[in-house]
Amino acid sequence: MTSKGPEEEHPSVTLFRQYLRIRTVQPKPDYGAAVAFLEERARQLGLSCQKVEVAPGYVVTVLTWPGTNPTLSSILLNSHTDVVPVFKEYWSHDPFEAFKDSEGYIYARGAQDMKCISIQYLEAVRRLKVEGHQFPRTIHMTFVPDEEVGGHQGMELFVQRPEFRALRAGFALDEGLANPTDAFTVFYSERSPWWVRVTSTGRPGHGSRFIEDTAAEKLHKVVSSILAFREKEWQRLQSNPHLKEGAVTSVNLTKLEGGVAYNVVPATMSASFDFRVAPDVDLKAFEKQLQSWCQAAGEGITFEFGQKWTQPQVTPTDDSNPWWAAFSRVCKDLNLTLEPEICPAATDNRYLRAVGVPALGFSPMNRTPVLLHDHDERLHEAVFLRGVDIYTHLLPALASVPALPSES
Ligand SMILES: CSCC[C@H](NC=O)C(=O)O
Ligand SMILES: [Zn+2]
Ligand SMILES: [Zn+2]
Repeated sequence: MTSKGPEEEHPSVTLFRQYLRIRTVQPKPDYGAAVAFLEERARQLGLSCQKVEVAPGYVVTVLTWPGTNPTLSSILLNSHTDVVPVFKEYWSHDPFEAFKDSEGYIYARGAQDMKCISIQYLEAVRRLKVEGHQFPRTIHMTFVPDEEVGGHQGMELFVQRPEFRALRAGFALDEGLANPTDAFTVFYSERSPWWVRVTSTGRPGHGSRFIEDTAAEKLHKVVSSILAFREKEWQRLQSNPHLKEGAVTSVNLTKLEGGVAYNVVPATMSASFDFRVAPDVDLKAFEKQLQSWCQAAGEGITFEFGQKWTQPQVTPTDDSNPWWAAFSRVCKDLNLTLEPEICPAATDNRYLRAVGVPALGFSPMNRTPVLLHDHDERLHEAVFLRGVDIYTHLLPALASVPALPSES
């Protein structure tokens, strides 16, 4: 497939741009419009469409293409329907207009993360169906809400439902990241998000005095310890060219709260941190480390979690994993270079892997700067269309993986 002029836009691109115009933007996504769009796609494709309301107003939409051998486990193609907010004033074009420039770049929130992939799945299935194919394994496309705020009202609930178990997912694909080089990034694991709020309490008083044991003083010590740890991990990453970002633990100080007036020493102050813990870290020991940083700073320091993922899983990337073998074989045949990595951020794949579904994070966008969550998020239509091609090759291979030992 090649990109075409504005007068003859490829229908897959037109559909992509229609989907981008639906305002599923946090914190108040229009999920109703997205579900209606997907129901219409199901109708057009002749696929069954199941809606599972996992929480009031939070619907997971499942489009199913049945395989010829129902005893086999299925392929699950997941994508989230929500997108992150925008700072409109920093955009060159309205982020919900899906403007396409003269070179073929489509500007929109969700262009990379991850409305492109939802439409690529749908269009790959459409093409394969039109060509008359049928595969042994069933293909389910799941479209989930709430990913951008943690998936707690989306995939986290869905994987616990009987409707999810009934899908009998054997393998899943979900989002990855664009890659600015010629290569394609693929994620086989991800770091665990730990959002930690440290609260320090101490002696209050008049701002003119040398008060001892203040909340600020002690909080400063904790912040210093954590930022020193950050520096150590950064150096470890910098000094080893074999390590990729997802392989070390990152942390950022993202919030400081407390205080009421210049001349009043507050009795309490807090600092919030976004930790992303590498999957090989002993999480119990890491929590002890957090405790000891707090204890070392003095009395009256506590911490609480905003997010605390404790079940990191790794999907094997060798031929012991038949799904990886099929996935990587197709990429090799298509001459695509893969860069297997640990996802630095959190995706819904963590919930799938935690219930035992091997899963890869893959967004087929090479030669594309990483612009997710950024201003001017955009994707070239030719890269988008190439992605449809790639899934058109991946799906037959994945849906034809022979029965696994556990399935015979
Ligand atoms: C940890 S819950 C938030 C999930 C979010 N996912 C995508 O950006 C992330 O910050 O990684
Ligand atoms: Zn995403
Ligand atoms: Zn995102």
